[in-house]
Amino acid sequence: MEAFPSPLESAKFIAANSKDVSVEEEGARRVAESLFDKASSEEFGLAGWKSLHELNPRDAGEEAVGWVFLVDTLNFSFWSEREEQKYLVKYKGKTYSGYWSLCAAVNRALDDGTPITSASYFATMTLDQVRHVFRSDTEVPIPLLEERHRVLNESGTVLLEKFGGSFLTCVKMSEKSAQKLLHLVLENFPSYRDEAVFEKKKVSFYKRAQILVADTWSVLEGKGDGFFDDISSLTIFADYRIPQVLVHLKAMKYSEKLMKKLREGTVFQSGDREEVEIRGCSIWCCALICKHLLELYEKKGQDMREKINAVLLDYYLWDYAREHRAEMKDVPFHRVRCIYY
Ligand SMILES: Nc1nc2c(c(CN[C@H]3C=C[C@H](O)[C@@H]3O)cn2[C@@H]2O[C@H](COP(=O)(O)O)[C@@H](O)[C@H]2O)c(=O)[nH]1
Repeated sequence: MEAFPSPLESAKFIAANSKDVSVEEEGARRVAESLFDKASSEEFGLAGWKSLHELNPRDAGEEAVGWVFLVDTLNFSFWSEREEQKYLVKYKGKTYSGYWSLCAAVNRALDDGTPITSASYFATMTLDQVRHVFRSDTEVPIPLLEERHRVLNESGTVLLEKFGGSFLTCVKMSEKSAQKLLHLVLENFPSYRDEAVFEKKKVSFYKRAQILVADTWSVLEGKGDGFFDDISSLTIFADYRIPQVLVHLKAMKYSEKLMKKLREGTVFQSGDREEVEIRGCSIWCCALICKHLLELYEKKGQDMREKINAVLLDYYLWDYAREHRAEMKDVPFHRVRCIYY
């Protein structure tokens, strides 16, 4: 079996053999057409990572890269069993939910003088210290607290032992290749190995590893050590929001049987056939949307390969899902408790 299968190849194989999830070619084409004008706007571009999100770092130095590594090490499983009982974090007068509650808790700790982004700190954090840093402003604690403690200690220890405590050192070793950085992360940080077996084949999604490379590219503003010439080789990040928005936009479809399970709030296990099909088809569907978008621009004589890639499409769709929560309430998201997304 391949050491690290390609997420794009995996997605193609899963989509070709999927039973309960289908990629709707016509729907993908329509989504590409609807994004045509947006794709060349500011909000679709790399600068949006900072300008649209007040909790993301403003600067592009070693500290900011360390912030990205810490956050993406913990960037998983924020969904709550009951919508009205959620983990929430108040920060600078605003209340944050989901992924943004993680960022708010990290920034709250830094403001309190806790060096949470420093490897020598999180490598040896105790469970109680993790509980305190990520404390909730509701009765609902952050999901998977013990797992977060474990991955923090594990990742911090590796960062200290192999990269002098600095993720920027790891980035520099990738010599401006997104794929090399992806493989350095997979080889050294076990919690990022987001894989499954489908039809007896090892497949991969590498959601947190790929978003770590993407967020590193974004925080470095695509310049200097973050000037990845192969950034468009990354796929979208198979979380639990992108599938929801793709079904909402009719670019992807679930069987009635699967829809029923999702509506009942079934909790799947990481690696279950339905979960693998949802995640693999999402990656493949977005690869098609990117392809159609580039073709539409090509027909107009514009080569947009520098401006349109799966990373920017993902960021756009993820933000869209956040902003259209109400319209999307009839499309359930799939529930898995795991450290991968
Ligand atoms: N595919 C994809 N999944 C993403 C992100 C992000 C955060 N990135 C933002 C930060 C800077 C950029 O500008 C991005 O806007 C978090 N997640 C995943 O979503 C889920 C949380 O969802 P909710 O419960 O609604 O907050 C959870 O699985 C988390 O891992 C993304 O970008 N793409």
